Amino acid sequence: MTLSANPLAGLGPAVNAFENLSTFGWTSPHDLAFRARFGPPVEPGRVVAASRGLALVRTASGERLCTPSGRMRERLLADDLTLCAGDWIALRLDPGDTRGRMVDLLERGPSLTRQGPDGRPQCLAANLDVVFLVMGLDRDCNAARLERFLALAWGSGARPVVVLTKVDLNDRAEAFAADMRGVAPGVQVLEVCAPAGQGVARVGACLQGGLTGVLTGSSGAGKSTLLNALLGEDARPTGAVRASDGRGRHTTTRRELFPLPGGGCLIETPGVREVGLGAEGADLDTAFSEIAALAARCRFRDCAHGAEPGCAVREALDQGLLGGDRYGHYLQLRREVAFEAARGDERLWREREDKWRRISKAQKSLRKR
Ligand SMILES: Nc1nc2c(ncn2[C@@H]2O[C@H](COP(=O)(O)OP(=O)(O)OP(=O)(O)O)[C@@H](O)[C@H]2O)c(=O)[nH]1
Ligand SMILES: [Zn+2]
Repeated sequence: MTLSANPLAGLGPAVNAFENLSTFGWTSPHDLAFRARFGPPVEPGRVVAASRGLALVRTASGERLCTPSGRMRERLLADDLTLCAGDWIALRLDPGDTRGRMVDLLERGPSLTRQGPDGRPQCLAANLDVVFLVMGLDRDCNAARLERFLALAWGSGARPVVVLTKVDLNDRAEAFAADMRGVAPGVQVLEVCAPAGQGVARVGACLQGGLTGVLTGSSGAGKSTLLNALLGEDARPTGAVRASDGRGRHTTTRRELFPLPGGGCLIETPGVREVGLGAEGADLDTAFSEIAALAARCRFRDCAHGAEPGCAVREALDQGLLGGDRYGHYLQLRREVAFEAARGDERLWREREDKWRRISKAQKSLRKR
């Protein structure tokens, strides 16, 4: 397998600082695992943006529009997967083909997942090291949302980092930041004013060493402004990538993954809410580490920290060592997690039932014949 420039790519003199795949997060463990599975002419690539059956993919030789092979399409359908920014894929660039052909989706690491309207998880950004929660200090900031986000982010396996933007618009920015630090034990909380360049480098430093991050947060929180500041002046390729998908239909794909001049990549997913993040469920024990530490001293191991005797959490609450808000949010999130888990189990169970029903029907009709 070669990671060097592909003479077939025909991408012109697109020589820039981001030529190499390592600036897109490709590491030697990735490379070893890849070589063990694929040989030339199959090479690795990272999805920069995806829309329907088409993906803009960064390869070692440049960017390429790619479509999945028939087999890969089937596998994605069977596994209920759609490609998203940050995915690593195996592809081939055959001579004469204008499109690259994706042959496989490599296993995903920590990912940002949203609960789709049908209850199915939908991946929005894949293979993440850091999840940034961007909150504007003008109006957006609130402890309950932050706690929910942290529980879900820890559960996803990526490291959460809180970015408080618009420090210039709030006279009480310092006090707000202190409050947020209070509910985010063990989490970096950065204060930023992107238009003035304040705190921007510290955000970039979180991705040093070729890490990948994603920007989440409500609309207007300042995600794009921060991304632009990280990319530097005029560095941001504007506009959409417009391409025919081979059936004459035109699809517009917005670029979503950006390599940063200072190293690492950042994925911008417009319209992402912090809720529903991480299909693997929430990690409340890390997000509420002080409560988890107390709970270890409860009399019952499955204590719900309600009316049980010998509950160390209630005791701390009664003694004023644990805030009522914090306790309330914790119980609320626990209920939600339990509900989502049950909902997921039920969906799996129903799908399995359906599958067996189809199989036994097919067998019956075979026997009849
Ligand atoms: N004063 C001030 N304004 C800011 C700051 N950061 C962003 N803004 C402004 O806030 C508004 C929204 O910022 P965006 O970066 O577009 O917000 P976004 O999170 O990308 O919003 P969506 O694209 O809708 O998700 C813009 O008018 C920015 O100029 C800041 O640190 N200080
Ligand atoms: Zn308890």
